[in-house]
Amino acid sequence: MTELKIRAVTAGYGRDTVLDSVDLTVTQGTTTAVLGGSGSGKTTLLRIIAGFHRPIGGEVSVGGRTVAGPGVWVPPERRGIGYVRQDGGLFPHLSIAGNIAFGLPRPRHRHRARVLELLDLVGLPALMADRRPDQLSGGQQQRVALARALAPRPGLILLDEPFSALDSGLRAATREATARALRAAGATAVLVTHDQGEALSFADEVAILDAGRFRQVGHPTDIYREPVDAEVAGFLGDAILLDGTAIEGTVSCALGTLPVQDGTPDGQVLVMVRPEQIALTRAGSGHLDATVRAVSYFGHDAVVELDGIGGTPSRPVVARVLGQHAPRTDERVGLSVAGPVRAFPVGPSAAQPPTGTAPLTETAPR
Ligand SMILES: Nc1ncnc2c1ncn2[C@@H]1O[C@H](COP(=O)(O)OP(=O)(O)OP(=O)(O)O)[C@@H](O)[C@H]1O
Repeated sequence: MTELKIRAVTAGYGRDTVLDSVDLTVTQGTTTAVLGGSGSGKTTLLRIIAGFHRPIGGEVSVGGRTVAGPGVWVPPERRGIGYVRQDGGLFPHLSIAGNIAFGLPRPRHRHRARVLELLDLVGLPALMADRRPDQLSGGQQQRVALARALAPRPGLILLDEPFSALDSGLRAATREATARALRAAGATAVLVTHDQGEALSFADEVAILDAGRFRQVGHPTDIYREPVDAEVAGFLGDAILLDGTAIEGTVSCALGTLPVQDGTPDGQVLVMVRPEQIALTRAGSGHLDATVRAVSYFGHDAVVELDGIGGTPSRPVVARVLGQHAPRTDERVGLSVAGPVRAFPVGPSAAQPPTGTAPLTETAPR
């Protein structure tokens, strides 16, 4: 399998620029998830890599070979790239075996062993080889689509929101089976998704695409814990944002005085706390007390809305706790924050100033 390199790629439709000089490297044998909202250009990026859309400028290389660039254009069928679409796109008139062997040299019936090997790789039983796509569940069809893309041993696999049409249980199982199959095949892959949990759990690296540019690229834990700014923090999960003042390794805010991440300059900051950094205990035993205003119980965890923090009126803050530790509405509880917290400088000296009118709390969809 091969390395993907994208350098200064600009692309659009008519006069509209969708990608503005983007760079991305996907190391051989790893998976990168491109995370972005609707219309951010995720599919356009995949279409450029696959050769279905021509960029205005820049260069794409796969395994050291330039496939798009100044004076160079390799057609899709000669790029050695596999593509898995959102709907799987299986051929309804072919058997599962026929679908998987579709991209292999003829005669296709010679490829039985490879078909069985691929069914095993994606976690499907051999007896499915002779079924038709409409005799499989949606998740099984997506696994067949992956097997078909892997069959010719492509240098690179592109996955365009392949789990989004599946219900949540099937989505998790299909995602895990896909990640396992890609690892077993040693595949280099790019997944595009608008689902932050999917991006963080599936990929070796996450690249956040917004308004035609990559805002941050990094290991999932690094970008979750150390987003470059408040907006990126919100892309990756729920984030509580509080005005604060940083002084010598601590920050004072509505949640008290907290240790702050190394490298935070002294001065006015926007403090970011993830809801799961807040621990709830008996009233009087935490750092501060707070009142429970609402509890959303999900079984495995619960989202708890708190106010009256430190005994003073305050706007609500959201904590996420284990379901078994969910408090009751109107209960007074103790509250502690597991630090260090992240803080973004604000004001004229900030390298990347967040807005001065940032809300006290900001939550991204669960
Ligand atoms: N064939 C096209 N002609 C004109 N504009 C297009 C075309 N395809 C996409 N666009 C526009 O380009 C922008 C980026 O589209 P793209 O499909 O790449 O986004 P996306 O991030 O994949 O979105 P989604 O998550 O909703 O699928 C959008 O504004 C879209 O309307």
